[in-house]
Amino acid sequence: MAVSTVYTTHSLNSSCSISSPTRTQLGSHQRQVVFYRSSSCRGRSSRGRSVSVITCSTDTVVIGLAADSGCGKSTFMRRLTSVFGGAAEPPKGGNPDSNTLISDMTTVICLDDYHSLDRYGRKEKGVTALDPRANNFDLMYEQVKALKEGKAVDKPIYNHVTGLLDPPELIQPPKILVIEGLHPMFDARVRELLDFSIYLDISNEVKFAWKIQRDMAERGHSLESIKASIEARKPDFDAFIDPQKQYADAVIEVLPTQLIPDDNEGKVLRVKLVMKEGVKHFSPVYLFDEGSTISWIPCGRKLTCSYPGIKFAYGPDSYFSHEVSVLEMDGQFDRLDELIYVESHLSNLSTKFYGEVTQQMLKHADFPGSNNGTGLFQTIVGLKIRDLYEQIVASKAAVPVEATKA
Ligand SMILES: Nc1ncnc2c1ncn2[C@@H]1O[C@H](COP(=O)(O)OP(=O)(O)OP(=O)(O)O)[C@@H](O)[C@H]1O
Ligand SMILES: O=C(CO)[C@H](O)[C@H](O)COP(=O)(O)O
Repeated sequence: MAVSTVYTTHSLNSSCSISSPTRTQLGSHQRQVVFYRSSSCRGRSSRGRSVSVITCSTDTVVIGLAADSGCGKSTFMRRLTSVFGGAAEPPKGGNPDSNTLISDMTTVICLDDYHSLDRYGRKEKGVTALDPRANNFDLMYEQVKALKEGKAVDKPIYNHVTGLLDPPELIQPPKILVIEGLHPMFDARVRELLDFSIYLDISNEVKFAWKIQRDMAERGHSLESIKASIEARKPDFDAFIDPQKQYADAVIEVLPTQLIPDDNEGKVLRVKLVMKEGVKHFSPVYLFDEGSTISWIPCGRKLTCSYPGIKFAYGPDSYFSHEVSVLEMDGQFDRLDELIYVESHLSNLSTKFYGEVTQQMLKHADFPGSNNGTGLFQTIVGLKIRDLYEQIVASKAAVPVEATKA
C-alpha cells in the first residue's frame, strides 16, 4: 500500500489549523487533500489504522443580485438554484413569513431583512425602503462577513405581510450564499465580500408593464396606485439603487423591442447581457467569434420565428469605463426546443453537456421570460455562477500540496 504524506501550508481560516505533515495511509492512487473551514471543520483520527483525516469544505462563495422590487429577482433565483439541483425552500419549522430560501448548495437571503425601519417607522420618518437610512448596513456587513467565514448568524426577518421586524432566524453558512435585494452593492464593505455580482436593469416601460401584470392581476391593486407607487419610489431608485449597476460583473438589461416600430405593448423584449471583462473566474459568453462584432438573424430553416422575428447581436463595448462584452437578443422564441440551434452557436457557456441551456429552459418553460432573452440570459448567468463556484473551490483545494510515495 502506498503511504502518501500530505503537506499543506495554506489555511483559509485562522481558527482552523492542522499540524503538518499529516501522515495518511491511502490506496495506491488516492491522495488526501485537506481543506479548511471553521464551522464545518471536523477532525477525525482512527487510532491503530494510523489514518488521520480532516474534512473541511471551502469558505462560502457570496453572490450579490441587485434589482428594484418586482424586477424578476425571485424568478432569477429559481433558475439559479435549479442549476445547482434540488428545491429551494424556506427554513424548515421556522417563521412561515421568512424570506430565506435554502437548498443543498445555496442559501438565498433577502436584504429586505436588513430594513432598520419597519413599514410604520418609514411612514413616520417619510423615507422609502430604498433609502439607506431605512437599512442597517453595519449589520448586513457583519453578518455576510460572518457567513462568508463559515459562521452561523441570527439574521433579522422583515415580514412583508405585517410590515414589521420579526424575531431573527438562524442562518448556517452555505456553500453558496446569494444576497438579493435592493442594496447588495451599495455599501463598499458588503461589495468587497462579493465573489460575483449581478444587476437586473429593467427599463421603466417594462417595469411598469410587469408591475401592472403582477400587482393588478395577482394582488388586486389599482392602476392608479401602481403608478403612484412607481413615481414615489423613482427619486430614491435613481439615487440609491440604479447606481449600483456600475459595480456589477454582469448586468441583464431589459428594454422594449426595436423590432416593432413604436411598440408600446411591452410584450416583446430586447434583452442585453453585459459581461465585464477581466473578472476572476468568469469569462464572458460569445457568439460565433470571441471579440468580433456580430449581428445574427437565426430565423429560417432551423428556428421558427413568427412576427416580429428574432435578432441577436454580440460585440465588445464599454460600460461605466469598464471593458465589457455584450450579447443581445431581441424578440421571442416560438418553439423552445429549437433553442438548441441558438445554443450551438454560443460559446463559453460553462455547460456540462451539449444542450444544457436548452434543457434548463425547457424545464422551467412556465417561468416568466422563458420565451425571450430574460430567461435565456438568466439561465446562462446561473451556469456561469456554477462554473465560478467550482473554480473557486478548485483553486482553494489546489493549495501547495506535496505527495510522496513510500
Ligand atoms: N422575465 C420576465 N418576463 C415577464 N414578466 C416577468 C419576468 N420576470 C418577472 N416578471 C413579472 O414580474 C413579476 C415579479 O417577478 P419576481 O417576483 O421574480 O420579482 P422580484 O424582483 O422578486 O419581486 P419582489 O422584490 O417584489 O418580490 C412576476 O410576477 C412577473 O409578472
Ligand atoms: O422595495 C421593496 C423590496 O422588496 C419593498 O417595498 C420593501 O421591502 C418594503 O416592503 P413592504 O412594501 O412590504 O413594506
